Amino acid sequence: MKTVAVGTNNEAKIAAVRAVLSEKEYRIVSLEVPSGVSAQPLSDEETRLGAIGRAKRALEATEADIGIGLEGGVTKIDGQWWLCNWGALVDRDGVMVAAGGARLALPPDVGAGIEAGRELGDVMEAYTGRRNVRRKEGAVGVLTNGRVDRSAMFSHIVELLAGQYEWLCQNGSFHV
Ligand SMILES: O=P(O)(O)OP(=O)(O)OP(=O)(O)OC[C@H]1O[C@@H](n2cnc3c(O)ncnc32)[C@H](O)[C@@H]1O
Repeated sequence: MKTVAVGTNNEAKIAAVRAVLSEKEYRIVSLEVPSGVSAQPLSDEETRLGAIGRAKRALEATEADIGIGLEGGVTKIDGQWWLCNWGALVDRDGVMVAAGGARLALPPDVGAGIEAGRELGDVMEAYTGRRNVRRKEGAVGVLTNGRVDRSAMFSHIVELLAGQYEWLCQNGSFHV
């Protein structure tokens, strides 16, 4: 059985990995690791790098076969802030796959909070009056009226990672 180390203590992210990788095939462990990027990534590039950093550090810090990193951030498109999310998977042979997830425009008030240098999680708490949005439904859950919560959104990214990894293992690898 392969062990997968997920570089986070965030329940929404861990639940996403558990939803996709069957416990019959994988032992899943989780641990807090630094992303290597700022607490609030402000671009797709930085968010993707954060996901890769978490995946690599989760692998380094454990005896796991596979490391997974999931990172949430924001990115500016045409003057407006959008939610963006990235994931990365690395193994001990140096194979790496990455995938981006859903994008949503943030309301102007939320964008103003980001512009003022605040973290999205804190801005969302103030915006909704709810606590721990980042560990529960996430900005995506709030803004989709509960239809797609943070865990479901990250599950899609984990499916993209697992599927690409399987394909590469069967067909030969390339490095992203
Ligand atoms: O415990 P970790 O894994 O660090 O989880 P996190 O939610 O604190 O950290 P991320 O790196 O995923 O997200 C970076 C920042 O953006 C915030 N964030 C990202 N996506 C969010 C979402 O969907 N809802 C609320 N906050 C979000 C989050 O609170 C952080 O301040």
